[in-house]
Amino acid sequence: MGNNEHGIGNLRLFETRRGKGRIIYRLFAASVFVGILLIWVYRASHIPRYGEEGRLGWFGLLGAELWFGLYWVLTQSLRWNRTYRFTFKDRLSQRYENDLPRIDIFVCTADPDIEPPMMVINTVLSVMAYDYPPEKMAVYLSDDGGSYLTFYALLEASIFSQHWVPFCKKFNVEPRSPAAYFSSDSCNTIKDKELATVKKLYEEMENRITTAVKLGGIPGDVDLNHKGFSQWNSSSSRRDHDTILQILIDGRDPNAKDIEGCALPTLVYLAREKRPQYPHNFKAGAMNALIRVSSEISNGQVILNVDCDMYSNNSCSVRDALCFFMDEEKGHEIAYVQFPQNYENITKNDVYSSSLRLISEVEFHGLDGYGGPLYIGTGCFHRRDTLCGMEFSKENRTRWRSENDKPTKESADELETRVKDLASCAYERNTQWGKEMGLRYGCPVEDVITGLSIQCLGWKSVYYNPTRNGFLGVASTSLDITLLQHKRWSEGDLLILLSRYSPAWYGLGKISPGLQMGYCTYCLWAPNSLATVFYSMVPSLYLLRGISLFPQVSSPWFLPFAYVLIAKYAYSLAEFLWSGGTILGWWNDQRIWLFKRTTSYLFAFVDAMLGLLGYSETSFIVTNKVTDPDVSQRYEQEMMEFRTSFPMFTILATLAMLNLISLVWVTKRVVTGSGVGGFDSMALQYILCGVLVLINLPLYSALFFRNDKGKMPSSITAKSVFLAVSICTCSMYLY
Ligand SMILES: O=c1ccn([C@@H]2O[C@H](COP(=O)(O)OP(=O)(O)O[C@H]3O[C@H](CO)[C@@H](O)[C@H](O)[C@H]3O)[C@@H](O)[C@H]2O)c(=O)[nH]1
Ligand SMILES: [Mn+2]
Repeated sequence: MGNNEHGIGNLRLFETRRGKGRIIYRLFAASVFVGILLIWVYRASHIPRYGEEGRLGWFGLLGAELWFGLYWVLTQSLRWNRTYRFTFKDRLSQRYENDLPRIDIFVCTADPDIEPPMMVINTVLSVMAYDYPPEKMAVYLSDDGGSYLTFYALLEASIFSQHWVPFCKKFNVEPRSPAAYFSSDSCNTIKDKELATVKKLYEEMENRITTAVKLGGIPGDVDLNHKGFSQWNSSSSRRDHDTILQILIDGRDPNAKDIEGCALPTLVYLAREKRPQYPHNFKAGAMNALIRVSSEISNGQVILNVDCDMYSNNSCSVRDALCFFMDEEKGHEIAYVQFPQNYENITKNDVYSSSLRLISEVEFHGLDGYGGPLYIGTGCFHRRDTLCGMEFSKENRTRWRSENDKPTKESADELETRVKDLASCAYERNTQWGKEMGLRYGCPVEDVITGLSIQCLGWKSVYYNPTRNGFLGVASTSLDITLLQHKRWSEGDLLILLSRYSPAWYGLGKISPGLQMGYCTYCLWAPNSLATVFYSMVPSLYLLRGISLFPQVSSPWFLPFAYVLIAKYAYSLAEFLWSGGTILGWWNDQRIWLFKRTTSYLFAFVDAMLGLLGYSETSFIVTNKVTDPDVSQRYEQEMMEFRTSFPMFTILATLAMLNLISLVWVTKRVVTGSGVGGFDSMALQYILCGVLVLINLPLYSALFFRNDKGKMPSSITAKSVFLAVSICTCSMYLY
């Protein structure tokens, strides 16, 4: 336990503990590394002579094993030095309750069809109800969808918040997203007529909003009275409209009170200007507009950023984050506090491995030991100054202010008109926005590159993973969406490695070597695909031809292979179980590991290369957060969803078929005694092929046995069978 406490009066606001069992882990890792070295030695010293069979495959395996070994070394940085943080919120209130800084909360949404307005306002309501002085909070909704339905929903939410916020505070409700709360069990513990009232109000609001969404227009005349609606005209469209800025609740207004007469947080709607001829830079552009607009309205010193599906699940998170920033000893070094991304809709065995369990329970704790986690876009508290590009300096300590330092006497209308310009397309021309200021442009993972550039300016970050999750989002519920999302991430991360901000070169001397390695594990996701595709294909094809690429079982060289594989996978299972997963969940995770590497990462790699050559542009495909009822039912039953003729599925199915053909063919020959060049020398290859078939089982059932709508489309079945048979035949007879 860190002994950081220097007696009463100077107690730290947070505590840092090192992970347990580090020595044992390091010894274990060293032994695995010895095994890896021996594998390399074996590969290098047993290369088939020129003209001998298998020479080409051998070189390929040498390359793949060098890659996997080196990559494994990189991943050690995520495990070597795990660090855990704990906060003391009572000390924070004792010392600073009256001087708490202002905080601005940014919620981003981009598309009312795949991010339903009801979901968006639930997130907004959850953050409005934080346990924090409301007069020091401002919530901003950035709507890149420029949708008046979303605006209408927010307007409704602003009215409902007058009931919801005091209700939450009175009954200490958790979580504070109304939808999540009303469907949780904790809701039944309050037997009060206030619950019934607020629930009824919520349902009425939900009804009005969903009807409006269904009709594609706002019903009745009631709210059309609001001046905000006048900003939409017949010529505005999602990609082409003027800035729409509405202060729905003005914290300065003495009449902006909840039903108990207490103040409400400021609430602002912003749809920044969009014009077809101006690149809008996706979420990064939206965030930068928000940073500027909010600086004139509330200018909170701390900024929390959440995606529209990530509601606050813990009303104390703001105070938790401030325990880091306001800590007298270390606080001045910390640029951002990142919470894990957790999800509310994860099934028991997590078929798509969308919980990112190892990342949040292991890897980010590892990064925290070396200077802090990546910024991952949501559930992250920033210092405003660092987001705007301020460099770290020891002398420069933030003076936390509890008042708005830019108080203005303007009316909300005047303020809106004046500030609107900050969200216009032309504003950023010839400025440092997107380069040295704000979130960085030109990268599909604007978050990671921005976090890295902040850390390179000398700042630290902190990973805070409390027992009660700080934020809960919506995990994707079908395979294509998962693979697409990972394509964006891995492509973006690779582009960072190759960019000016490369953690490998630019980061040299700016961030710790451990953190450089940590970043590289993510940046190298995409190139991982090459070694994986090779390994999951070539040994099986050689097996088919009866050519051995691995040591015989009776040879001593077999031992390092066996040790590394068993040790690595046994450890990975143990780690998964410690992190709260199930055995089947681990198995599913291995499958998704393979699927991502052979498709998402491969596509990402190719696209990144094409991009460098100037053939493709960065894009940001927003993740769909709506699920059809029948898809959702299969998701609950943990059945993989194929359904569409998604190009990545062809690769998955072809690889699966190829391994199945090899396995069946070879098994048949072994059984009929027609020999495959001595089983002793083929054992490892046979096992590898067998494991690949086992892990692909859900694919075979989707290809051939399933009858539901989630099965593989027959076009893909036909294509993949044809491809696999052709590849097998060619490799057997032609080469
Ligand atoms: O042009 C855009 C595109 C997206 N978004 C918002 O960005 C957020 C993230 O988009 P989503 O499609 O949900 O992507 P994810 O892959 O789930 O997001 C993760 O990865 C992204 C980077 O790839 C980060 O921006 C996110 O914060 C992080 O949660 C959502 O709230 C969107 O509404 C915008 O505001 N404008
Ligand atoms: Mn998302």
